[in-house]
Amino acid sequence: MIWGRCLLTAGLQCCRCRPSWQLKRYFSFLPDDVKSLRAVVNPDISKIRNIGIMAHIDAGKTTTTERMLYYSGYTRALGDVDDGDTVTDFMAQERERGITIQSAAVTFDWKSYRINLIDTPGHVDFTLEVERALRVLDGAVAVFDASAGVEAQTLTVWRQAEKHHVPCVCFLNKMDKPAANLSFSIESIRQKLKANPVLLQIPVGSGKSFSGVVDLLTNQKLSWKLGSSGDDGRKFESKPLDQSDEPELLQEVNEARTALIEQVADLDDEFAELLLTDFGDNFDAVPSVRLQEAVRRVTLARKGVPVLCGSSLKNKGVQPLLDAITAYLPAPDERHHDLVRWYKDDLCALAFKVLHDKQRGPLVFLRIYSGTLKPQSAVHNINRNSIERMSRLLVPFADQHVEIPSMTAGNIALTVGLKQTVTGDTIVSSKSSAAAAARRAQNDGGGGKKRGEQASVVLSGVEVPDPVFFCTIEPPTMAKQDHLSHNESTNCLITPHPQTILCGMGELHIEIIHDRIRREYGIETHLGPLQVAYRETILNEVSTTDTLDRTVGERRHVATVALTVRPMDILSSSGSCEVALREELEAQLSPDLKEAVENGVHSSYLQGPLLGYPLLGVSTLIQSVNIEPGTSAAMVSACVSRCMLKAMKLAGNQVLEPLMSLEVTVGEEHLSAVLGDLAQRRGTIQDIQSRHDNKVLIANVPLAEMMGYSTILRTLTSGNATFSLELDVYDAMNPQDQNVLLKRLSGLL
Ligand SMILES: Nc1nc2c(ncn2[C@@H]2O[C@H](COP(=O)(O)OP(=O)(O)OP(=O)(O)O)[C@@H](O)[C@H]2O)c(=O)[nH]1
Repeated sequence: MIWGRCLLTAGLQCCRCRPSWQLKRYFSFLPDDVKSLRAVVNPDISKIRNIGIMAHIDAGKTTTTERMLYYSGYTRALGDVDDGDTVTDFMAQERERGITIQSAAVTFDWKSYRINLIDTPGHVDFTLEVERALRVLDGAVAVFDASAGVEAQTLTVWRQAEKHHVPCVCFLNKMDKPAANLSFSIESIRQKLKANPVLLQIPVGSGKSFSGVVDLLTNQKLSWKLGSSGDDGRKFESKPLDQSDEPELLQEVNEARTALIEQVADLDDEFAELLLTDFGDNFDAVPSVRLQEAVRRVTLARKGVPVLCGSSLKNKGVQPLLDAITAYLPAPDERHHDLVRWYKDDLCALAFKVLHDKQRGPLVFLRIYSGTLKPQSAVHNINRNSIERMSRLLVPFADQHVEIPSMTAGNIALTVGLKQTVTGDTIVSSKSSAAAAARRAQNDGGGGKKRGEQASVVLSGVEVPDPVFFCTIEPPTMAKQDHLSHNESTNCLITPHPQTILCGMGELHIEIIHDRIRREYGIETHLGPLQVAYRETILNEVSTTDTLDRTVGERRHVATVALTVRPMDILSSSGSCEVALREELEAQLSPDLKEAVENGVHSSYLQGPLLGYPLLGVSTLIQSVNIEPGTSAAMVSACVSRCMLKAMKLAGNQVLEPLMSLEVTVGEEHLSAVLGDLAQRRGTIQDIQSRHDNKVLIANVPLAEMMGYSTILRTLTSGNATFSLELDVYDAMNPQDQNVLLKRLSGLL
């Protein structure tokens, strides 16, 4: 069997696709240096950096993380993704496939700083993991392959970071590759990410002779040994650039430093003023520390992104990257985290990930926003309205965990004992502290949220993207069915139905979950064929009315509803469905009845009249609701749902299919074969760009046509192509394709 790495890269035989028996066990250790972790359990908040590493698949995130762990003293040997022995990719599938699947949290110290680092997956199927991580991070390192610049998935994760206002540092990795190109990469950051790159280093040498960088702030040349295999890059030479260096390098550094100073002055008024008053045109005299302070302000204000370069695999440039993380990315108290001020010194934490451990039960990752977390204590989960007992508190070190006595604001902790908590829940010390925070929020006129009788203040959770694939999943016995439903790692993916349905963001995602259920829970399951998650919409505006008259036991329930359904533009409404009540109804109906009416509409949005897929782009206006005394709210909901179904059937229906953005990087000699194949897949070519010796083909293709694409692409290109696939929009199917689909799904084809 060819493993998933090849699913992704379309590589014919890659060294990373090796069976598990070839993998060495690597970290049956807890490093001695963890002692220092124990000693400084709670560093000063200004010394904490909660950061994520994000990028396109294969840019080198895991390799870079491994170097960081090694140079900071937390590992004694360099892990290698190609040998399957890295610290952060610790799941069996990650080691076998050489890819990151779940975010791993690692805590380590660099100089006097505590870094909580989350290595996130690059493959688009695992976008949710990136989203979860970004929600709780204060800063991010975006890693690029310097020979490819910005790639498809870089754009996606960059947008996610922007959404969460996370300041970033860019690391142009793989400078040792012959095709590495600094100016191309910088330009692609500017053009594709619409970001403002602030170049802080100039590479010394290129391709195989890449030996280090010149730091433009200090004019120090940092050099690593060239070509000495076995050199771990721990030691490097740092000396001021002087006249003995090559004249071209001197000139390049001079020009780049001047450009840097001018750029920073443009972006930061304080620095511009300093420059004008104290230094005039004498840029050489600008102290590096003042320049560094200004770059920090620019980064925190997200007016620019510092750019550094190196080669993680060849052990060059990672220590300056660690320095940049501590110098430019924010401490937790420099970020504005909503709601924290209302909790003051009381505990307020967000659960952002839950893992299942066979021995210890659920392990909940918490980001602490305020207050202190202690083991053996009771906490209040606002979202579940429940009190839970935390038994142990740990610092996550990949899959090793160090027990600690307490943890303060700004940190990331791992807790044992929280059984009901799920991703996105807010944890506080007690019900009364939640009520006090809600009162403060209301006095401030802020975001206190009504939950039943009591106002509460919760942190906004993590948005779960809509899955595009699904299939049935059958456990061997009904008893095992229960295990499946209580499996937190797959919880959001399995929904109760007449049959259990497994949903995912891509073929690889579904395959990995299936594999995890087998390995981690010991349940052998059977998967049905993979199906595309279609959507439905309506074509015309329709008004209708319906009456429900039903006697249940002794009680007669009579309700009459009139409503109008109307199609909305899918793109401008971002696809969601709406419901509104006429103004006079808003005033007439009690809150319970209003909720019943809205529930009736929302439940009918879940199943379209054509094929039973959820609806997109429908707006409903409730015109009137007449209810006879004694009619229950549930019957009102049922009446609304029935009326909705009637209206939607009358309105004419349309199937919407997921249209994917496809980016294929392929050698020119295979381009026409790839184009020909895409034409048969109903693909629309948007652009063909040149990237060094390769062509980058950008297209839109319906997801239904992309099943097993990795295998086909591998065959067409002899393994010399990579691709990424991501949901673009839900698009109306043309009448012929829709007819074929309807016939196929009703068993007529
Ligand atoms: N030439 C070169 N190759 C590198 C460098 N860094 C990483 N690689 C290689 O690039 C491949 C991908 O590296 P990873 O560290 O797994 O990349 P990643 O971004 O973590 O990948 P995912 O976790 O799967 O998204 C591996 O074969 C690495 O050996 C580098 O600096 N230079």
